[in-house]
Amino acid sequence: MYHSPYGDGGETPVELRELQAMMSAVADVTVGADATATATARSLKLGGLKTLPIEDDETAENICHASPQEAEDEDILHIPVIDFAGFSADGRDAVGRRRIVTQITEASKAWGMFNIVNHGIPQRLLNELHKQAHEFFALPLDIKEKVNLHYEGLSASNNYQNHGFLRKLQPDPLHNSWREDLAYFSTWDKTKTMIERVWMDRSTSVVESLHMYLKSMDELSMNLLEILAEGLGLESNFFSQHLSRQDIDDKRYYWRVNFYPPCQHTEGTVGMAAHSDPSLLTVLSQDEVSGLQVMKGDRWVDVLPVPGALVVNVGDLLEAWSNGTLHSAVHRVVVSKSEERVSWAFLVSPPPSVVVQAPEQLIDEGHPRLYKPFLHVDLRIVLQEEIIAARESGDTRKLLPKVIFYDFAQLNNPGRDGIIQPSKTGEINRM
Ligand SMILES: O=C(O)CCC(=O)C(=O)O
Ligand SMILES: [Fe+2]
Repeated sequence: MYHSPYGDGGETPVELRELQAMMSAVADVTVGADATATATARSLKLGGLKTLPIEDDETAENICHASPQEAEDEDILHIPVIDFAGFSADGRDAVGRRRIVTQITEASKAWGMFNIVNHGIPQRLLNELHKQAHEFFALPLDIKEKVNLHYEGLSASNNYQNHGFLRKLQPDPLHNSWREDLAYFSTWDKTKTMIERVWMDRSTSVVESLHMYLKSMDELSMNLLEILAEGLGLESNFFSQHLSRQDIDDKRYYWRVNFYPPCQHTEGTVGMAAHSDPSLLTVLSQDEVSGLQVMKGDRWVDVLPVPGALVVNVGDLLEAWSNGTLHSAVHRVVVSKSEERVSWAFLVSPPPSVVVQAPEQLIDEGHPRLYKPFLHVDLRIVLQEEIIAARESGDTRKLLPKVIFYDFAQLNNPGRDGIIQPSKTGEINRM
């Protein structure tokens, strides 16, 4: 079983296969871009790649392993901190809502990442989750691996994993990740079963806090998607309609808790290699230990912990869906010599059968269509395939999801026909 560090996939091979049958029902979406628009799109997109120089091996290598670039004192950059206090989902406080819509949209364009404070998720709950994460990662390996028992044969998600260092295995040269994580993509009943298996008679409080966490994150992320749709001038449910407001018990959530032990050999080591998230959005609760960095222009900027804040970042899907208006943040985690670090990531993704197609409102002469419409499931499949291929060939550049994403989604990519050609079942079986 292979796991990418990027929050990829989550669908099982079987589920993917089942989805192929559904695909034909939506396979009649056309691209609809002329050659001129295509050429412009390519140059725009390549322009946009300035922050992610994939052509140059050495630079790509630096993205993964360079130590953080120190900012000049007078020139320290910070991601925006946005106060959510005036937000009302029902539009009662129209002025407060407008301010938040503007600030979040601007931050998502400029940074693809921002902090929110006064988001309504109790600090007590977040503290409890962080404490439980530390307790989990302190458990003996064989107990932690009980997470995996039930899910043998699944792909990237639904597992506990360490990246080799715990067992003194050969370090994974592609990730060089100094990290353990527990990544889950599942329905609540399966999640609960997993918790009961691992925590046994101490599971009640974990079940409670995780249930509350998923519920709160679900609501918050729906609100964020509505805010962003509004900020883009779209119907507020443009994105959120694809993520139904059904009961938590019937939904599948993708969350990941990351644990970064202290690392003496920080040189050439990262906790999590540079990547963008292939989600719509990710909501992250980091603890008070720093380590997260986001790429702004050509430099890494520390995302320092802000008390009570949640970090939100735009993922690749939202970049494509917004025709490149919103920016999917490239980020990474550097390691600490002395402190343990924990983060909880909640990745928001639409169902696999959703077609990601930028709306006409975001396309005009100055802003031609940049991406082919594609099925979410196809991007997932391609990510898995490319990551496996990169691993086999030793080409670490391919591990950057944005690179894969551009390769997959850009309009004039000669290698792929967008959503029209779902991958073959045989290829899916390779996972
Ligand atoms: O640990 C962090 O701060 C970032 C984690 C992350 O980027 C992820 O889980 O995708
Ligand atoms: Fe991430």
